[in-house]
Formats: sequence, C-alpha cells, structure tokens
Amino acid sequence: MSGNGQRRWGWHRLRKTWAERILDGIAVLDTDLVLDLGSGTGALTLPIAARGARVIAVELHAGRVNRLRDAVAGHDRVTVVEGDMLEVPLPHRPFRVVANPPYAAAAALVRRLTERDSALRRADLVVPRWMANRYAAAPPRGFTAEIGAHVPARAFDPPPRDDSAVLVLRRVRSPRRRRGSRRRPAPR
Ligand SMILES: C[S@@+](CC[C@H](N)C(=O)[O-])C[C@H]1O[C@@H](n2cnc3c(N)ncnc32)[C@H](O)[C@@H]1O
Repeated sequence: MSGNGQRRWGWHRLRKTWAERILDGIAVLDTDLVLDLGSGTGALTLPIAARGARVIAVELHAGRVNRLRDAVAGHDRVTVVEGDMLEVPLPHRPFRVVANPPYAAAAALVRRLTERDSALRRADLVVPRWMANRYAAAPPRGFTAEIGAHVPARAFDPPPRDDSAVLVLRRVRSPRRRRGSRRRPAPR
C-alpha cells in the first residue's frame, strides 16, 4: 500500500463541469479500455463510461469505492477495483489512462505506467502544472509528453494550492507484450 496516514485520504475532487471539459478535449472512444486510477467517487469514471468506453476504476479508500459501486450499479462496462493503483495488475491488452491521481503518488504512477512491459497506449493525467512542465521537457522513455488543457485550482473541490494541467503521454512505439505472454518460437 502506498501513502500513509492522513495524506493518503486527502483529495481534491474534480468539479463536474471541469471533468466534462477535460474529457471533451481528449476524444475518448467507445473502443477504448480506460483506467481511472485514484477514481474517488467517479468524477471522471462516470463521464468516461457515458462516452461508451470500457472503464476500470481503481480506488484505495473503501468508502469511496462503495459510493462509486452504488453509482455505477447497472453499468456493465464499468469495473470498480478496491486497491492500490501502484500495485493492481495492469491490463495486458493496450489501454489508456484518464485520471486525476493523488499528486503525491503521480510520479510513481507515471514510472509504473511507462515501464518497458506496460501496454499503456496513452495517458491523460491531471497533475500539478510544474510536474506537467517537467515531463514535457523530459518525457519518459518510449513516450512523447505534452501539456494539454490548463486546469485551474478552482476546478477542484477543495481547491489545491497550485494550478494543474493535463499531462498527455503517448507511446512512441507499439506496446510490447508483457513478459510471459510472448509466443514460443515455432519448432524447427
Ligand atoms: C485527487 S483525488 C481525485 C479523485 C477523483 N479522481 C476526482 O477527480 O474527483 C485522488 C484519489 O486517489 C485515491 N488514492 C490515493 N492513493 C491511492 C492509491 N495508491 N491507489 C488508488 N487510489 C488512491 C484517494 O483516495 C482519492 O480518492
């Protein structure tokens, strides 16, 4: 489990209008498999699902998980996982991430998502502006990084100290197969 004490449960929820605005800018398709990591009670999960994508929401806080499960009851394209986004298994097939993760764990999340064996295709992450600038200047290996929508502090409830931005990571090469999923060479 990552994080500790109070800090793990602090959160800045995206306001509904801003969640919609962010999603309108990033073209989620009904063929996409999207992970919402640190989903809270679903500020992004629900509008992503409304766009027809298959969504896996991962949240560590049991109470928020229960609220989100109630909210998505009947949506057969949404799965809510109670767990640590830094530890839950990631899909083997190509996936996207659209998330407003806890800022304290955002760098660790980027490291995990961009590991060599990850099948991540694209991530749109709401992160502090300074962090988005840092990745745009030095993208993770195998990815491009650019700054998408500006997300002001007033887009959150409660507002954080700093403004944020959407960090857009796109894989340069096609995703590698995860270890163990390679086909054996044909016998000669
Ligand atoms: C900044 S809030 C965002 C909530 C929601 N995505 C939104 O935009 O309103 C981050 C969320 O991540 C959750 N969280 C913190 N650490 C986590 C972890 N290691 N794995 C999964 N969720 C985590 C918190 O409980 C919180 O709900």
